[in-house]
Amino acid sequence: MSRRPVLVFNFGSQYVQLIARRIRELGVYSQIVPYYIDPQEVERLNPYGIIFSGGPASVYQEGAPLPHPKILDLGVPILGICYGLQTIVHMLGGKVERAQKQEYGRATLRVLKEDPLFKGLPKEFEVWMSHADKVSVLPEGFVALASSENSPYAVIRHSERPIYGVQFHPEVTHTSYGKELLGNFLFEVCKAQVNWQMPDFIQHKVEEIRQTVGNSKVVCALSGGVDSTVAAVLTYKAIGDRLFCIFVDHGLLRKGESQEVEESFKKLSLPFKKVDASEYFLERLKGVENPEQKRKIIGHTFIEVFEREAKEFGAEYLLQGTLYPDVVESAGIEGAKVIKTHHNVGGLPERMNLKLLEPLRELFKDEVRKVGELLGVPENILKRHPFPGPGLAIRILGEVKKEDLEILREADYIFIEELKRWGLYDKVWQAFAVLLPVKSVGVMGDVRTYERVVGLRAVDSTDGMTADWSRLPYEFLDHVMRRIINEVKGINRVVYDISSKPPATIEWE
Ligand SMILES: Nc1ncnc2c1ncn2[C@@H]1O[C@H](COP(=O)(O)OP(=O)(O)OP(=O)(O)O)[C@@H](O)[C@H]1O
Ligand SMILES: O=c1[nH]c(=O)c2[nH+]cn([C@@H]3O[C@H](COP(=O)(O)O)[C@@H](O)[C@H]3O)c2[nH]1
Ligand SMILES: NC(=O)CC[C@H](N)C(=O)O
Ligand SMILES: [Mg+2]
Repeated sequence: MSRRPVLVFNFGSQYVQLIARRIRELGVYSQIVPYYIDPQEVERLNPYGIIFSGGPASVYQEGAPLPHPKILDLGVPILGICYGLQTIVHMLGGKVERAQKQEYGRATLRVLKEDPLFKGLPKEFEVWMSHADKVSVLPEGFVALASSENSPYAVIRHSERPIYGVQFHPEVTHTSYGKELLGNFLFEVCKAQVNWQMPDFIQHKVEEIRQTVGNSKVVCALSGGVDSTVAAVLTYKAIGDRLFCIFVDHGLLRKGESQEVEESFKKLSLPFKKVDASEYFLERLKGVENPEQKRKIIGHTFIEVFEREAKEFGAEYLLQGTLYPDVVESAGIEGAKVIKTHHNVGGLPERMNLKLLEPLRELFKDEVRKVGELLGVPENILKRHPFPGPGLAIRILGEVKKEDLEILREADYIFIEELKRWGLYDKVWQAFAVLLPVKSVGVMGDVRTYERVVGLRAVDSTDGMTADWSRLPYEFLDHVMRRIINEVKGINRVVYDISSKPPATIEWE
């Protein structure tokens, strides 16, 4: 089925998928396209509207990415965001230059002029900015619709044509009314029709999987986590018993996890097998301290195991529950920078015998949960906190040793058990313990101790792209600290991580 899309021009922003996702949430089909897309191709797609994303470049630099000039003359409504706004200004004869005061984080937007873009919005609201350049001269025919303290041209439009620009980021959750503003652009300016709902996504993907796979077989890398379970159920719907799920026990799982996953999958009645490769993984990790190296070794070893299993089953495809954040952080899209190598994306070997099938690659975690709900995936799986593929290997800082895995398993188990007991597990997005490679002095029973430190991490997030530390009650933390130090041998100190993402990340490695 062909649908009229809204096109998101990608200028290399970390948030480009977030823009596309907000549009889908508003019920309109959206498609990300390279900024240099041909105007004829745009006309063929017949979009309701176009959004220019932000990006790391500056428009006045040589070689800065700019769209084909005819795009601005197609008569299709355009909204430029940040770099996108700067692009419009630059191309239509205004001026953009390096600002004296750069603007990162919160700012207050003041509406100067009424416009359909602001329908139903207050005259003043908080927005989120992230820019170093600013518009100093507007192109002819443009007016300022709103300003902030540092940006007199925070929202602009052409007085006759439907060309808009915003200096802030309406796509991030920190901008209040960001979604409403995008909605106004879609429905008031572009006059878009609702044409996209989650069930459509499922239908669309099932058809796509059938077409891609044809008569071949597929092995699924199944972790028992949300993403791979949803990917497996979706693919099973498409190809039935030509799917076979492989759960790898790499020796880096949490306490009791291996049995738990096995049991919950028996109930789901998907074709399933557990492979114990723990000795193999641990052997390969011996002596390795560097986090990126650990991640790559794990990624490669996973593939070795899957290739062996696929051969036995006669499969041509490897199904993974890869999500969009795994892809951006591994710099798997044009223009983005490597933050960390996710084992299932950047950690893959260069040559593989299996073709990848990743039906959830464009989605964020909370969207995957919605898909899972519609597919009838049990709640205990959907509500499970994310657990990274490399497992405890990236929560033991430095070299991974067997005895340390035991220590971390016990500490982590206590933390999670208590979160559940206190009714806090479903309130935080993800929680876990990390084992630090430092020793500190303590006194226990009048005796000096010199032992290791455990860090506790709990975060609130919606999509894992940004996160803040959870404000867990002091009494709770106090209780967990006491249990860990009393019950876990080798630990005499517990610390709580209060870093947000950014500037930190959720995992420590
Ligand atoms: N132990 C494992 N055995 C088999 N495949 C795995 C294992 N761990 C991870 N994978 C594969 O790597 C992918 C990425 O892992 P990731 O942790 O992001 O997703 P998940 O485990 O499915 O979900 P969640 O994020 O909720 O833990 C998984 O979707 C799965 O395909
Ligand atoms: O399957 C995975 N393979 C990986 O290599 C990996 N690294 C991080 N994560 C998970 O991704 C989310 C964001 O984590 P970071 O803020 O640490 O990048 C968090 O939920 C992390 O647990 C991973 N998941
Ligand atoms: N976030 C962005 O789009 C930044 C645009 C441009 N690089 C600036 O610093 O102003
Ligand atoms: Mg996982």
